[in-house]
This record gives sequence, structure tokens and C-alpha cells, in this order.
Amino acid sequence: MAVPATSVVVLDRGNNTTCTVNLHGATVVSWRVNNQEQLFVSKQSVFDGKRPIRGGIPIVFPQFGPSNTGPQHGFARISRWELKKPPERLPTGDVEAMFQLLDNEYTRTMWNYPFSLTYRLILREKELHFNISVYNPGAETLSCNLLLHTYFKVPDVRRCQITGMRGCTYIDKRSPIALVWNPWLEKAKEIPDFGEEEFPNMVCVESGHVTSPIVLPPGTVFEASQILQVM
Ligand SMILES: O=P(O)(O)OC[C@H]1O[C@H](O)[C@H](O)[C@@H](O)[C@@H]1O
Repeated sequence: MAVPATSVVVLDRGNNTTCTVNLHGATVVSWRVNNQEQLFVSKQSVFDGKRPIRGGIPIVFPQFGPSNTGPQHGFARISRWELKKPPERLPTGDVEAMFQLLDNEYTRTMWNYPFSLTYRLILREKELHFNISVYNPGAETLSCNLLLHTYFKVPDVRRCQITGMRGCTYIDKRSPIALVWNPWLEKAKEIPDFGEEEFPNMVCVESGHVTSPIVLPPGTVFEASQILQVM
């Protein structure tokens, strides 16, 4: 049986509140709350099961940025993930699903370590909860980055305010926990899977562990979580 290049899993909470996950990268490609889309996906994004999806929430692992041995931002966003637990309604009415990525021949060519990544999503009435964990089942210590590269859909980035950064040191490009990115016009022109007229409609607020590596001794797990909420 032919396996489709990309396929999606939908968490449906009712009341036009849904979350759609593409198994290519376990990329959340849509989050609708009362039918209002919250995430940006470029019209130029290519769904060929090879390239990363340009938008939604790609998962950056095992490294942020370029690498000598593998693709930019790692292979998790271009690997096909398994659906570990299909969407299930919880007693609260919320909907939960789980995804998993294990090391395989392909990942071993770029990063020769065993690992298990587990991604758990819970869709609530106005919130989306993310839990992601990296487990090291091997005998060697692992060192990696992990980040959720969230592309928010906004009416006009030039009129956007991102709060909660007060007191943070501003470093152009990187910070240990949160990164804000928009290509703006010139860079947008250079990105093949991004329309140059689209930059006002998105802003990435990325949370993760990128400036220093996550160090995982054998048999240990690193867990991170993120909650998105519509006010
Ligand atoms: O084009 P990509 O590989 O998806 O990377 C998109 C962007 O990701 C991050 O936000 C980096 O800080 C940017 O430098 C990079 O351009």
C-alpha cells in the first residue's frame, strides 16, 4: 500500500475548535478556536513530505540552526512521526493525542544516537497545551536542542506587541527560552517557500532550549511544555 507523503490527524473539540497535526514533523498546521485560525502557514509551503512545513509549529530537534551533519534545525521537522495515541476525548471534554519519533536508519545517518521523542497535545476550549519529552535510552550522554517554532497568524506584524519580555536581556537572534522572528521584506524574498507579501501576517515566538545544550545522561528524560491561550 502506498504511504501518502503527508497525512493529518485532527483533534476536534466541537464548536469549530480544532487542531490539525501533519505527521510530517508532527507539525501542528492549524489551530482554530471558534473557527478563528491562530496559526500562519505560508501559501507557498510545499507539502512533499521532504521539506519542512513553512508555518504552523515545526519541532526543532536535535539542533537549532545549521549543522555539519544534518539539515538546518534538525531532522524532527522533516521526519514522519507515529501517532502514538489517536485523539481521545477526556472527561473534561478536552481532546488529547500523542505522537512519537524514535531514532531510525535515517536519523542515525545524521545523529548516531538512540532517542525517543514524545509529543502530547491537549486541545482545550481556548487553549492548546504541549508537552514534549526527550528520553535517552542509550549508554552514552546525549546533548541536544529542542524548540517549538510557533508561527502565529497576525493581522499586521507592524502593529503587534509581544509582552512578557520585560527584564529580559535582548540578544539579536538568540535567547535561552524565547526567540522572536519575522523575515521582513528582504529576507522574505529570499525564502523560496514564503510569499514576500506574507511577512506582515506572521510572527514567530519560539520557545525552547537552544543557547546551551540539553544534557541527558543515559536513562534520563528532559520534559518541556508550552501553553497557548486565546484571550
Ligand atoms: O528557514 P528555516 O530553516 O525554517 O528557519 C527559519 C528561521 O528560524 C529561526 O527563527 C532563526 O532564528 C532564523 O534565523 C531562521 O531564518
